[in-house]
Amino acid sequence: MRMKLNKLLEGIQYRSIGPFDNPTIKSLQFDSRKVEDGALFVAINGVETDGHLFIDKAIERGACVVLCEKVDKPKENVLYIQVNDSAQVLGELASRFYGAPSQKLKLVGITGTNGKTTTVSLLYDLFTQLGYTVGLISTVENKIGTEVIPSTHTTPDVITLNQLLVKMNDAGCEYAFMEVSSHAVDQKRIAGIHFEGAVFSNITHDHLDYHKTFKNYIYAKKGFFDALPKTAFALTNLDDKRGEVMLQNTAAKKVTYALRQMADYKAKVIENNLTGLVLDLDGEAFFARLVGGFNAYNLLAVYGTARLLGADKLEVLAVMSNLRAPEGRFDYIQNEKEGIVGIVDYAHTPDALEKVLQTIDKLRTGNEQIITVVGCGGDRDKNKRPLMAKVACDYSQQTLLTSDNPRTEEPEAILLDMEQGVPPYAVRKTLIIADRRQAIRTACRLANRGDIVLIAGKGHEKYQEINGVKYPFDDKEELRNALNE
Ligand SMILES: CC(=O)N[C@H]1[C@@H](OP(=O)(O)OP(=O)(O)OC[C@H]2O[C@@H](n3ccc(=O)[nH]c3=O)[C@H](O)[C@@H]2O)O[C@H](CO)[C@@H](O)[C@@H]1O[C@H](C)C(=O)N[C@@H](C)C(=O)N[C@H](CCC(=O)O)C(=O)O
Ligand SMILES: Nc1ncnc2c1ncn2[C@@H]1O[C@H](COP(=O)(O)OP(=O)(O)OP(=O)(O)O)[C@@H](O)[C@H]1O
Ligand SMILES: N[C@H](CCC[C@H](N)C(=O)O)C(=O)O
Ligand SMILES: [Mg+2]
Repeated sequence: MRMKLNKLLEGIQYRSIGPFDNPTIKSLQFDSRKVEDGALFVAINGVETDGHLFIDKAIERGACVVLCEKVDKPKENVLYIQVNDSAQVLGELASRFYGAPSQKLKLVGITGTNGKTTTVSLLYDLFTQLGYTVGLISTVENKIGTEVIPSTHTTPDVITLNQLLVKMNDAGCEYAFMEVSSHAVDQKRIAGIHFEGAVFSNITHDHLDYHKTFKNYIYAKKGFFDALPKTAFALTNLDDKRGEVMLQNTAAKKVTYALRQMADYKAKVIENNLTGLVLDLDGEAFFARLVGGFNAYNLLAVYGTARLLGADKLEVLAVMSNLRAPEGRFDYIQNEKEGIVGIVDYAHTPDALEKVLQTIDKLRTGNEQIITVVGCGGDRDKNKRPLMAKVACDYSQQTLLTSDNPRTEEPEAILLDMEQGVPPYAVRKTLIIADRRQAIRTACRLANRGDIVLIAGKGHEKYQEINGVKYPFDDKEELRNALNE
């Protein structure tokens, strides 16, 4: 792919400094370390550092144009394109450079604290089984039809995103479903992307390390809806306190779903057990293999999206009935011999943990114990640590606080933060074991016939990240081994 600079900049407000000899741009790049000859380098002021500091490095590596917000000491013979918001402009240029791939398929984005991966992967499976070629962009994996591409972020940077969409176009994808994280909205990773629809699941405590206040976090998510075109639909969960706020300033068609009040798409939970959910969904009796009342919301979001995309009601319900949750979401292992149930779940927020523990609590029929193993990630929201510990203690007969991905933090320091949330009455039933493998083993040793062991926080992850190194670690495998010991 290549494009003349004047064509790339059509409609963009800018000031040029240096010789405008209209070069051919061979690539777009925002990381100086990856610049190749003929690239247009975009300097972005980031969270850790400022891309403007690496302009000279990018030029040394062959960048022929620099797009930036400020030009301190322009070099002779270098062309600088000065704009107000380089991340936003990068998004617009990326779309143009890659041939507007988001406009060549129907792309729906899901935002919300919890339920994004579940919803997009259900939508991917649903539309695939309805006979379409589908794309998926998610925390767990990206998919181009059936080809799997590992994912590094919940929402990739805008260049990677456009490249994935081009692959989807080439593979003949008619639909694509993607997660839109609040970081991505804030950092303009979706700038210039055309959405057919947007879905809001919920907003509860998370990521305050990044957004600082809950209000900023809400506004980041709302930014996704504010930018939608009027041809799009905006589907929101009315039962969430902030569901309506998301739609306030959108030009898109406003559509709602709810369990607890009137909405365009409505459902009622009739039964909720370990085999699944029985719902009244849009007036039809419906059985789903997904466990947990919170999944009724994910199913409603899937159903509403499918209907808004024009799929037939009964066909949708028939396929949805056979869908399963993605890996690491209420994944359970039954140890028949000992009669113990082990559950692995990606709950890594106070709300998700509470929803999963409420679900497990409802499944108890007698004196079974709930034994929870949980940790919190390092270099992430510290405020959620005591809250998660408290939720774990409130619902469990035994709690084992342990490490998640410590990243660059000391595991003991993270555990100290968590301990602040252990209520006085729960101190005696709480163990602190920093080694996650040992914590899982201990939990299984403590379990008696009928007990339920929950391993929360890492779900599908196949590693534990410690000081920049990802060591192989799989909760499900660890749990299976521990249960069989
Ligand atoms: C805090 C955060 O979100 N950071 C993301 C952000 O980095 P940044 O722009 O702030 O980068 P920076 O290090 O400050 O550098 C600023 C600029 O200088 C450039 N640079 C830097 C060094 C250099 O030598 N040369 C150079 O040109 C960088 O390329 C960048 O353009 O933009 C990068 C490119 O898109 C991301 O890879 C990076 O994700 C980091 C690795 C990360 O861990 N992000 C997590 C928190 C995240 O994004 N999570 C969300 C939500 C998860 C969920 O709830 O599901 C996600 O979407 O995954
Ligand atoms: N609608 C929901 N409401 C509350 N909790 C949910 C909901 N759906 C799933 N969960 C819980 O949240 C966990 C994470 O779910 P999921 O991976 O679908 O969310 P996500 O929004 O993609 O998370 P991430 O921000 O990490 O990408 C699940 O394992 C489950 O415990
Ligand atoms: N997408 C989430 C993942 C958290 C998963 C948990 N295992 C952790 O490492 O904190 C985040 O970036 O906050
Ligand atoms: Mg996700």
